[in-house]
Amino acid sequence: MAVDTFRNDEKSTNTSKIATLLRLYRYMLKYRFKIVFVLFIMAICVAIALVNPLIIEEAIDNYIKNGDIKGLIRLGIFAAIINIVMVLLIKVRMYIMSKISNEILLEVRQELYTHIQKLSFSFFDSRPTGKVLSRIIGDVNSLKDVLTNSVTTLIPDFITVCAVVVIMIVKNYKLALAALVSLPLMAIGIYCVQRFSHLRWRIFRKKSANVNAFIHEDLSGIRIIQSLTAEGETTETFDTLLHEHRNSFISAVRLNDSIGPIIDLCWGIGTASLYFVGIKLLGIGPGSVGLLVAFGTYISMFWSPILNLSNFYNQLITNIAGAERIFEILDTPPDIVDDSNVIALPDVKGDIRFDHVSFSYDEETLILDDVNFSVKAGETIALVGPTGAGKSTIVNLISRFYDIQKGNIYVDNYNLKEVSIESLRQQMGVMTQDNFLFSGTIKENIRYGRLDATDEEIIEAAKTVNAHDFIMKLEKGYDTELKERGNGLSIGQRQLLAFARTMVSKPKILILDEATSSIDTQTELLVQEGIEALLKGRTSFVIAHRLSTIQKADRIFVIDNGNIQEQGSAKELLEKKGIYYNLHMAQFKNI
Ligand SMILES: Nc1ncnc2c1ncn2[C@@H]1O[C@H](COP(=O)(O)OP(=O)(O)OP(=O)(O)O)[C@@H](O)[C@H]1O
Repeated sequence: MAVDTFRNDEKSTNTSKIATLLRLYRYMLKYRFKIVFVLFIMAICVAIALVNPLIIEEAIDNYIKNGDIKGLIRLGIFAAIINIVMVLLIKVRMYIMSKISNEILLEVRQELYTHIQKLSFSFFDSRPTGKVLSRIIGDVNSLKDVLTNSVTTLIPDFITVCAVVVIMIVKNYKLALAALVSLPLMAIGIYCVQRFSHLRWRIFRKKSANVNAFIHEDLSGIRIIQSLTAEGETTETFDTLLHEHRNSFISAVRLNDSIGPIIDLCWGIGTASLYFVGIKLLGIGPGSVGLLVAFGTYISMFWSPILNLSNFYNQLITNIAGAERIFEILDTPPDIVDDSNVIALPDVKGDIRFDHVSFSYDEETLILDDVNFSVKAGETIALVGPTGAGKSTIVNLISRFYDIQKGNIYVDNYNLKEVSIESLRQQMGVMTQDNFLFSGTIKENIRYGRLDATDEEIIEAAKTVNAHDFIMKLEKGYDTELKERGNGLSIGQRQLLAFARTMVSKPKILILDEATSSIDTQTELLVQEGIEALLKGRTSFVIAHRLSTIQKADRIFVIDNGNIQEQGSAKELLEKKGIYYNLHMAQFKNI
């Protein structure tokens, strides 16, 4: 299965455009009263617009013909007033609609964000962050015009078109038929264009997502890129992606742009046909020139909304791809969910048991094969083994970041599947090498561990892990604002803050996955004391490649080939002269 990266396009799911549209329109239901008000305003505007040609006809065929200047002025004042009202009403309509569509975008974006937060690790494993971002930002934005124009264009223009046709037929059905003779041509033209246009816009959205994914990955790794002086390669890749993006846009737009000329052509044919039929065939003369002028205006009033409708249709097929991508994420169920009858995990002591656990990420390659072990509350277990052996996988399963295919995992005899995920994770502290810090103050970052922690508890936690001293040396101490990801602090300092964050959460079960690997020896000595305090009274799993950091573990599990190959204290394992002994010798012979 191809891995989703910025190099390849996302897969599309085939959903019906109508169903997507209806689902989108469901968000409008909440605003139905405001929308009805907007439609009422628009009906007044349409009525005024429809009256205008009648005023012109009246002015020419009646007042001008009979030389009634006073009547003409009265008619002019009336026309001016109703048209000013129309302009004001259009402003009100635009304001209300833009408010409604912005509120809907907010709602969709919130829904999407909340849903994404619930999605499991496997969702994020399978797609780049940039592509997810592109859905939350770009795709949601693309809905704005569809929502607004559905009310301001679709409904009123459709009504206008119908009303104009009725008026024309009532006034003179022969002229009406002549004016509308080119309609079938238009229908065929638009049908042909839309068939391909939607596909092309879909491709465009995917290419945009690729560009986003690349930019996100590139900026996240900018330090590595610069240190490897790989700017040239990344610029080249970026150029390629930009070209693909541009070409997909041009290809889609070129097709869309052909709709305008089709409408213009039909409009021209209709107008020519109207005058030809009116003057040549029906012999309309100077006596009823007003009728012909009114028809000329009606024909504009017919084709102009048709042009709007076709633009709207264009917009719809352009942006419906965005809606599809949003709903696809909303319809992705989280893999890891609570069963219906779960209970909240009560405060645990911290016993852990793996009972015949087998696990695979992709249902094909078995990563853990029938793993069995029991850990007593308060024990510190070190996991060692070659890279890719499955150490992180084991600890991820304890937090239930993935579900196992076979066997059971118990915490204090509670099967993980029978307790709520939230209550489980609340009692766990997980620290990885990537100790992500958020924008905000140091205090806020530590409090992330437990939102109701007091300032005193935060300081206490920082003191325990030896972070307090360096924090106090910063200009604003605990109120120092951190940059994104904690940039501006040393790696060791970031890890100390992450330790404090975990400390404040008072977890019953602690997982340190490579947590100390990038701390230099001096800092490591500093945090060692803190870590020991952190481990005290807690069941802990420590993964560290450097064997020196795990000597104090109660037991060491040597993981290899999907299972625990050896276990015991460091001393026992050395005496055994097995895998651990070899790992130990390999590391220490160079020292
Ligand atoms: N999210 C994932 N999706 C698919 N396969 C994965 C995923 N994470 C890890 N693997 C695979 O599972 C195996 C075990 O990985 P794991 O991260 O548990 O190893 P590890 O022992 O912790 O390695 P290291 O010491 O290098 O961190 C590896 O073959 C790895 O490629």
